[in-house]
Order: sequence, then structure tokens, then C-alpha cells
Amino acid sequence: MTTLAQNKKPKNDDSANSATVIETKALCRHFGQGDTLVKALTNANLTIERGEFTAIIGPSGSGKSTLLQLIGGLDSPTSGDVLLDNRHISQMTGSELSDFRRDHIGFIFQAYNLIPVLSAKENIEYIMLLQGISAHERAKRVTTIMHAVGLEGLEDRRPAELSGGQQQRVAVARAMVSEPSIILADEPTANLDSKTGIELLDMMKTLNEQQNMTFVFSTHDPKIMERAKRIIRLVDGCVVDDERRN
Ligand SMILES: Nc1ncnc2c1ncn2[C@@H]1O[C@H](COP(=O)(O)OP(=O)(O)OP(=O)(O)O)[C@@H](O)[C@H]1O
Repeated sequence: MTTLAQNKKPKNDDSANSATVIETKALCRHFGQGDTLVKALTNANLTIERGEFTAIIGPSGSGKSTLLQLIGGLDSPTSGDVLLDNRHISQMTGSELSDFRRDHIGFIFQAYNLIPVLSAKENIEYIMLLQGISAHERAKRVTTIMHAVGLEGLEDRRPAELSGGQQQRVAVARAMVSEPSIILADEPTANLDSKTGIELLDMMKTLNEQQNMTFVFSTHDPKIMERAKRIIRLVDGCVVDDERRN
């Protein structure tokens, strides 16, 4: 399979030299209050190093998506803090945080958040456009990634004209094509058939191994768990296990 990694030059900025890319400190997220209080995440202290391939697992409602949303700065904690590349998210201005997200983090979420008026190809290209990547380079990367995720021939379809699994592949391609240093993926294989899921995982693993790209997945999928180098288990919003494998 062709991979994006073959097109990729190593990043050479200060952040690339720092080993710890994600740190959560006493991170808590509560929803509601009184009788309706839900403690979605309680006192999570995690350190994720550059290049880790980490699965966050746990029963439905245990806080996996909440943790990913907080790490990505898409939600604010009730208390505690998140550091990305040793910078406190809470101390970034709104525009600093959105620039950081655009340049360093790729998101793959269950609600694919595709832009409905753009075609599959344009959705995948969008962040690279914001990053000022040349038209020639954009076209090259889009062709490579669409082939890799099995979306050839569907370039001009809008999201409403694609199946759920195809939309998910567009979302995966969009997150990876701008070659961020961190990918946060909430159940990235949930709506994919087994073969496509394995192909995508292998592509992610290649990017992880060749580019030292950091992956954090929330998942119930045994295929991801098998490949993960680290498994963090949540139960009722608490980290109850954190296992590294060789
Ligand atoms: N916006 C919200 N308002 C109220 N409660 C919420 C909100 N978001 C999440 N929760 C609650 O927080 C808890 C953790 O939810 P979360 O989505 O993080 O779980 P999860 O482990 O990702 O679940 P799943 O595996 O089903 O995706 C659940 O009890 C959920 O109902």
C-alpha cells in the first residue's frame, strides 16, 4: 500500500525535540449538578510520549471521548489542566489554540464533522489549504491518501452521497493528510468493514513507526488493542490501568 509517510519530511521544530507531547494533570470533567451530576472524568494524570500508539479502552460511558475532547482542547475541564508540547492549553488564547490544533493535531471523531457542501476531495484538502501547502503538493497527497483509504472514484461526492463507512474514511484521510504530530481518534474503525479497518490501522502504524507520529485512540476494537503499544483503561471516569507493551 502507498503511504503518506513516503512523502513526508521529518518535522524540524522545537516541539519535535520534546519527548512528552501530551500531559494531563488532575484532569476532571463533570457534567450537570446535584441529582444530575455526572463525573465523566476524575483526576486523570497521564503522560504520553512522542511516538506512542495508545488505546484508551473501557466500557461505554467510562469517559474515553471526554478525555480525547479535553486533550484536543475541544472541551474545557472542570478542573485540572492539559499540556500539549509542554504548553498549558488553558493559557493559550483562542487563536493560539486553533493554530496549534490546525498545525499539530489531527482529529478523527465519531461525528465525522465533514463539511457538507464540500466534496470528499475538498474536505480532505481543506486543512492543507489553511496551512498554505501548494496546489501541486495538495493534489499529490490527496491522490495518495484517497488510494490508501480506498476512496478512489468517490473524489467528487459530497458527504451526503457517501455511506457512513465512506464518510469515516474521508474523516480518517482528512486527519492524516496534513501530517500532524498527534492524531486523536475516537473509535476510528467503528463503521468500517474488517478489511478496511485493518488497512487503515496498518497505514496509521506505518506513520507511527516511520514518522514517530503519536496516536491516541478511544476504542472497543480488538484490532486496535492488539496493535497498541500502550493500553489505558478507564472505568467510571477513572484511570484504573495503564499498561505498556513491547
Ligand atoms: N455533554 C454532556 N452532557 C452530559 N453528560 C455527558 C456529556 N458528555 C458526556 N457525558 C456523560 O459523561 C460520561 C462519559 O461519556 P463519554 O462519551 O466520555 O464515554 P465513552 O467512554 O466515550 O463512551 P462510548 O464508549 O459509549 O463512546 C457518560 O456518562 C456520558 O453520558
